[in-house]
Parts: sequence; structure tokens; C-alpha cells
Amino acid sequence: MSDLQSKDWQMEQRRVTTVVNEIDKKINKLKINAGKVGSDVLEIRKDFWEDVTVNMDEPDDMIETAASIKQQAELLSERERTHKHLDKHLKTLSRLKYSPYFGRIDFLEEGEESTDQVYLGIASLMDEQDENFLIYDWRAPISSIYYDYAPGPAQYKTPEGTIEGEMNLKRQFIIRASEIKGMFDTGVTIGDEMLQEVLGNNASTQMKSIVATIQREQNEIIRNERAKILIVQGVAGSGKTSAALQRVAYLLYRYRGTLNSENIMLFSPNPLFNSYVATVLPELGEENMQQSTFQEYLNSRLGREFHIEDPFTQMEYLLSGDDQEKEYHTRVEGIRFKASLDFKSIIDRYAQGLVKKGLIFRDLSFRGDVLISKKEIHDYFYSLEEGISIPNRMQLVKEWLLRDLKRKVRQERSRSWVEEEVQFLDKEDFMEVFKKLQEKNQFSENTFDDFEQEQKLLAEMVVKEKFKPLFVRVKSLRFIDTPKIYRQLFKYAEYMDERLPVDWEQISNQTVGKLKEMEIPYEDATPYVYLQDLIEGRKNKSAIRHIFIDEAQDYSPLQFAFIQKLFPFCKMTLLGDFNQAIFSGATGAETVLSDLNILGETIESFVLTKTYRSTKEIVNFTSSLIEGGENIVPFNRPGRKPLVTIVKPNEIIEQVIKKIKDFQNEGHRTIAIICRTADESKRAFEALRTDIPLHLIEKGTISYEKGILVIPSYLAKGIEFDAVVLYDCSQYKKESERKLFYTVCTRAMHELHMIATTGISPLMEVAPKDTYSLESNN
Ligand SMILES: Nc1ncnc2c1ncn2[C@@H]1O[C@H](COP(=O)(O)OP(=O)(O)OP(=O)(O)O)[C@@H](O)[C@H]1O
Repeated sequence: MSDLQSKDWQMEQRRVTTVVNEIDKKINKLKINAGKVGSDVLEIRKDFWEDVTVNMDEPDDMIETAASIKQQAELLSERERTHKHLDKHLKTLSRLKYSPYFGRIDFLEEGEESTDQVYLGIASLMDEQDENFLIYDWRAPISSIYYDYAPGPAQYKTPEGTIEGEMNLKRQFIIRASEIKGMFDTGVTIGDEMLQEVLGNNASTQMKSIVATIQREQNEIIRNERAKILIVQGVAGSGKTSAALQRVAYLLYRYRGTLNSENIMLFSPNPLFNSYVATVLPELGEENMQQSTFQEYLNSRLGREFHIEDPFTQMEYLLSGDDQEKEYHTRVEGIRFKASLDFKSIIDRYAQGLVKKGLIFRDLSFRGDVLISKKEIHDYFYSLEEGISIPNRMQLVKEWLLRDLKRKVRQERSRSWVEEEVQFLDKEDFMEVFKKLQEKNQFSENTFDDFEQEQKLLAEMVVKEKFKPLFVRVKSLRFIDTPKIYRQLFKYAEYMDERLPVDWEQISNQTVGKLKEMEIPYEDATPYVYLQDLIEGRKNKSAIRHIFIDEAQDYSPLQFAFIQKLFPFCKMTLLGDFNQAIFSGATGAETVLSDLNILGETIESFVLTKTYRSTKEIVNFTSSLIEGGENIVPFNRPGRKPLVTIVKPNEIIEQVIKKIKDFQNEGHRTIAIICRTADESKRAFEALRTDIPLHLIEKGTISYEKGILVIPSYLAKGIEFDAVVLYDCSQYKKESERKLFYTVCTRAMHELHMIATTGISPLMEVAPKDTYSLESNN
């Protein structure tokens, strides 16, 4: 280190120390404050009822009592909110104390005399007088210069306009436990050195925030405020998920006061992924957005009625099914067609036809008798004016049914079964009736009359209770026979459209067969709920205002159209990689990213071609596996070439164990043995578990720990590992599995080892021989 550098280092360390002292003072003050508020909360809770005037004698007193309770509850919740806020602030300060900032820029604004020194951290911090920023939030307008420019002329946008000037210095820090561990003055990009340092580290079971090293093209995505639909197409490892999460943090900062974490929703590929990304936002001092998988949504809609196939079971079928069989082909054809907008338009036209005829209803029965028949409901529905939309007519039918049911409740009271049931009521029920009569002052002091009254009320109670499920059914529109209406679609389609696949009849039979068993194939679940919404209507009550869809290539055009309908007023950010479209890859179905024109309206699209995850050698190999791979730019981090070892099938376990031991000795901590299917994963797990400690990841797994895991190919999406062992790469044979093969190989950060039992995968034949090493144990 030169003298100057060392002087700079000392000067910067002194500043860190001063800032940390300032943070300490703030922490102490805040702790005292938080302590006070905390004891206020406890006290209010303890004395809640003592401080409330309770008097129920007169109506006026009751009103006063209610007001007093309300006031006390408001006071309590105000104190609780303040406490939560202080607590959050304290956590942020402790994080700042550990590492106050990661960057500095010196910026001379045009027309100004003095240069501003801007230090960037995960949150802003003012000096004691609250006059100057000691740290700027990385999301502040001025901070964007750090991500967008090299030293020299620079500009940034503010709500008031663009500010221009000159950046004289751009410096990066690695600060840990209030001590500078690394310091770089950087040039063109955000320090290669710093990135090298970050990317060279071991993978963890949780994704990390990238605020210190966001790249210019990622920053553009993170800060985009215009687009209604923002599309990010990025190669594997280009930071799509990272950019998405920092974008959530940015939006929460930019629109603070009007947007909170409850208003943002992330659709992720599987439950494991949810936990993988769960710590990024809290690390940045923000609360996590809502997270769900699309499957969870479908379950919430259809789970009561159907057994729903999940996408992983569908994937297993595609990977393990016999592609020589007619049935397999029919299914694949069906999956492909049901993903398309052609199918959606068939459903739309079918629904239009239902305006005039074709809706099917269910009988409403009670104690084995039909109370209101499906025919009566049908006739009532179609007697309503055609100009009224189907959902609105359904509401009218509902109201009619409810009125009718109430009438039926009254008629039912005098039936003999009711009298019998009354005998079996328990004491509490009698007490309730007694209380009701008392409240209504209905006792006449005439014992005979009183008995009559009581019996009447008890009968009413019994009937009401028994009718409850019927009322619930009617209120939730379950008098509509949607399964039958959906099944009927397949017959109708034959007369409606010429764009049907040639084997539509077989597809229909296959689908209808499943539906009759109350099983719904994954490819039918979205069309089903889409049709259901056209019939029932769905009010958008959700608080969600921004949707993020990760692994967007796994959504079909029809699914996306459905999501858009579901959240019509939301902005959306879609992140995906066409080359990792493993589900559609297996069937040739279109995905939402196949043709961006279908998204119409206001889309803005970004492409990320630089990849950060894997070493240069791994990227050289993986990018040769796919079309267009020559455009992928690896980050310059050296490593070993991927290695293929050919072994006899009965030696595979021995080879895996050997390789795992080697990786562990080299210091790798998360090692994945990726198998093609769940079945293969189970077998590998059973064979290995006695020799090495490992975890088996299955579709329901929600989190994992550091160490060795066995995981089926399609569940490894979106996640990364220090080292990957492909259990048997000879199994990836079909062209339709190219994307799957590419996806699994791109999970490796530092090492990729492929074991082959019957020769290398034919999918690797396109890779130049010098992009991998080959050894044979035979
Ligand atoms: N600007 C950056 N600074 C530091 N690390 C980065 C940056 N961008 C991406 N990375 C790292 O690269 C790896 C891949 O990032 P991420 O998982 O977000 O990519 P992705 O595009 O979603 O990948 P995939 O599509 O393959 O799942 C992560 O380890 C992430 O931390």
C-alpha cells in the first residue's frame, strides 16, 4: 500500500469511527425512548380496564363506555405502533454500526463551489444537529450516480429535475464490525475487485443483498418507475432475482407513506425459493413482501373441490412417462394447447354463448329431498334479462334462492323431524332461547303460551342450524355446477373453432375422464378458474399494487392473462429466462415470454446478458449448450473446467461420495447432488445416507440447511450452490430436456461435476470439447 493510500485509509477509518460513535449515541437515545414506550404499552395493557369507565345502566352510559374503550384501545395501538417503529429503527442502526456504508462518491454539482462527499449505506443517517447526511440511503436520488457512472461527468434525476455535475472520486469499502477491511478506488464499472471478492465467497442457504455492487444495467431495472409491465429477460445468474428484491426495497423507499410491504406480492417458483430469498429485505431494513406460489393460489381456489395436480407432478410425468405411448402424446398436445391464448379465446367465446344457454346448475337438496331443482334454477337464470351480465344474473339468482330458502325454513318448522330434534337439544340451547324470549319480553306469564313460544323458537333454531350449509352453498355460488360447465366446454369447442389440435377428441376424453374423478390436471387448473371468474365475476378486493413474477418463463400466456385479469390495476415486474423454460421446454408450449407482443400495452423490456454466478469456465461450457449462448458474457472469475466422469452404473455412488469428499476438503459448503427426477433423488438419497450426512429436498420442502443435499432437477430452479454434482448426466437425452439440462448446470457457482453411466449426455455434443474435461473410470 502506498503512503497516500495508507493515509487515505487512516482518514477513512477515522471517519468510520466518528460515524459509529454517532450511531452509538443514537442507539442509546433510542433505547431509552423504546424502553419508555415499551413500559407504556405494558402499563396500558395491564390497567386497560381500570382506565376505562364501564357503565351499562342506561343507553347513554353504554355509548360513553364504548367511546372510552375505543379511546383506550387507540392509545394502546398508537403506543404499539411507535414501539414497533422504534424497534425497526434500532435494528437498522445496529446494522449500520456493523457496516455503516459501502461506497463514497465526491460530486461537484454544476454551478456549485464545493464538492459533496456522499457516503452510501443501507439507510440514511443525519449528524447530531440533524443538518448533514453522514450516510445517504442507497436509494436516494443522488446515490444512483454511484451505480451509473465512472468518475467524470455524471448526472442524476430528482423529482425536481436532472442535476448535472462531475464525479471526482468513486470509492468502495468493505467494512465489518466498524473496521475497514477493504477499500478500492474504482474506475469504469463498480469495482471488479469488490465483485470478485463478493462472488468468490461461498454460497449460502439464503440469498444476499447486492446493494454494494449493483451494476448499471441492474440499477436501471431497480429504479424504473414508468413501466406498467416491466420485463426482464436475463441469462442464468445475471441477477434477475437479486434485481427484483432490490427493486422491492427501492419501491418501498420511493413510495414510502403510500406503499408498504402488504401491497407487493412475489410469485415464486416453489416454497423452498420463498425461504431462500426471505432474508434479503430484512437485511436492508425492510419488511418482506407477500410471497406465494401460483400453485398456492390455485389450491386456495380449487382445493376444496378437486385434487389438483401440481406443476412438479406434471413435470415428473413428462420426464418419466413413456413418450412412445399415444396417451403421453395426447397429454403433451393438451398441455401445449391449454397454455395458449387460442384456448383462452375459445373459453371467452364459450362464455359468451352461455349468456343464452348452456349453464348447468346443481339441485339444492335437504334431508334427501330436492328443495329447489337445478331445472328451476336454470329456468330462473334464463328468465332474467339477457342484457344483464352472467355474474350479475348470478347475484340475482343468489338473492332469489336465499329468499326462497328463508321461506322453506319457515315451512320446515312444523315437520315432525324438527320436534324430535328439539328433544335432543342440550341445556345451552334452551338457555339461549330462554334469554332471547326474555330480551324480547315475550313471556306472557301464561305458562301454556310461554311453552308454545319456547317450542317455536327451539324449532326455528333447529331448522336454521340444519339449513346453514345450504345458505353457505348459495352465498358462495356453489349452486352453479362449474365442473360440468368446464367439461362441457370440450364438447362445445368442437363446434366452435377450427384451431383445435388434431387429436382434440382424445384430449377431451382424457381431460373429462380426470375431471370426473374430481382430479384436475395442472394444465386445466388455470383455464378452469378463468372460466369460473367469467361466470361468477370476481371483485378485486386485494391490497396488492405491484406484482413480481420470478421465473416468468414458467407461466403460459393463458396463465398470465388470468393474472392480469385478477390484478387489473397492478404494476408488474416479470423476470425470466427463455432458456430455462423447463416446463414448456418439455412440451413445446408457449410461455408468456415467447412473444412479448401479446403483452401489448405499456411494456418496457430489459435484457441482461452478463452472468455473475458461475466461474468463467462453467459459463463457457453452459452457454455452449443453448442457442444464442454466444451472447452470454461471463464475469471474469477463474475456476476449473466442468468435469465429466464416466463410471459403470454400479460405481456411481462410490464416485459421488469421492467427489463430495473432495469438494468438502476444498472448503465448499453447499453441495447439491442434482438428480433428474424425484424418484432418482430418493434412490440416490437412500444409497448415500449411510456414508454421508445429507438432506433430501422434495417438492414440499420449505427450507434447507448448509451441507449436502439431494434435489430433483426442477426444484433447483432459482437457487445456487458452491458445487454441483449431476447424478447421472447420461439420463438427459431428449432434445426437449435441453433447457432442463442447461438449468441444472447453471446452478453451480464454483464447481460442476457430471457423472455419466452410459456416455456423456447427447445434449452435450454441441459443447466444444475444450469447454469440459472428460475422464473415464472404465
Ligand atoms: N451486482 C451484483 N453484485 C454481486 N453479486 C451479484 C450481482 N448480480 C448478481 N449477483 C450474484 O449472482 C448470483 C445470481 O444472481 P440471481 O440468482 O439473482 O440471478 P438470476 O438471474 O435470478 O439467476 P437464475 O435465472 O439462474 O436463477 C447471486 O449469487 C447474486 O448474488
